[in-house]
Amino acid sequence: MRFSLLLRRGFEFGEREVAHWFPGHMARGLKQMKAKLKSIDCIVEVHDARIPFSGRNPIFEESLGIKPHLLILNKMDLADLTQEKRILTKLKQQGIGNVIFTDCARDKNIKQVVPAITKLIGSSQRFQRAENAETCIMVIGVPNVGKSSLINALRRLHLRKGKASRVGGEPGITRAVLTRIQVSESPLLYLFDTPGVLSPRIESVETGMKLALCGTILDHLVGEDIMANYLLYTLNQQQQYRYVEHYGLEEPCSEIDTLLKKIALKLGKTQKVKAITGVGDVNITVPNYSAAAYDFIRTFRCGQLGKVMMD
Ligand SMILES: Nc1nc2c(ncn2[C@@H]2O[C@H](COP(=O)(O)OP(=O)(O)OP(=O)(O)O)[C@@H](O)[C@H]2O)c(=O)[nH]1
Repeated sequence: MRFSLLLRRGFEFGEREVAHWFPGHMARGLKQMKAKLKSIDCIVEVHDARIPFSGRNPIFEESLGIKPHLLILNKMDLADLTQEKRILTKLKQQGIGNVIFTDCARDKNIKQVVPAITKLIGSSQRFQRAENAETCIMVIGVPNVGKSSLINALRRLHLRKGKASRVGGEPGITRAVLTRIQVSESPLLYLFDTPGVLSPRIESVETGMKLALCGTILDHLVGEDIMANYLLYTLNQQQQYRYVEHYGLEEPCSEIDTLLKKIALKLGKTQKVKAITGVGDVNITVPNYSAAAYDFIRTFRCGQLGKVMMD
């Protein structure tokens, strides 16, 4: 594709506050998890592969980090993994050596999970649980990263069983109190599903924006307009121009209003508004920017605008 695009130097976040981006039940989750820790042999942390470093909760490491730990970077189908080596090296430097990329929607790499858990537990001391034949794991992570989908994928694979955990497109679906679910017969493996929901760590507005684009924070709390703007900025920075083809544009653009106007017109998302003029009121048709922003974000989340790596 040949074109001239003026890339933005940086992204202007304005005076945004990130403190209120989580529902209250998440703060309670950690307390319940800590109470269950005694009966857990291994912690399986699920996170979004597009943000391997952003948004994971550090309190988790401080409070639950004494147990063997496996990091599942899920939604690999949506992530640009050409930099996999860099990611693994950096995670290792942070002390995270056990990492598996998965796609729970298509059962990719799910086979590696139980053997990795067994190996991890085998090489660790099982403090109070040495006499127990069964293994208990806890699946944790920030909202909407695919914890329930992982549990269901494990059950499909090892038990040929259907869904035990509800899967949802919005963050915060899994709220029920701790449930014990069998995931494998041999080795005998159980897991605790909820309340493994942790509030993500948002150290900056930019991290918040990444988390929101990955569907971890409810859109309306952040604002779809700025999310769409940040998405365009990210896609352009990464030279990921699938949106041009998807929306039938002539070339990439760096201005969000220009893009949203084109999307709105393309999709027929317009609205009539009354304009007061010197000669009386007239109805004019204007692009529905919100509807266009919503479509842009949703299309990105389905993977139709290409794979990205936001960290
Ligand atoms: N593309 C893709 N989508 C996935 C994958 N895994 C899960 N999803 C989708 O991501 C959304 C969230 O999945 P859940 O399994 O409900 O996530 P969760 O972490 O249990 O969510 P909470 O209950 O909110 O904490 C759903 O729409 C799933 O279909 C994956 O590997 N790839």
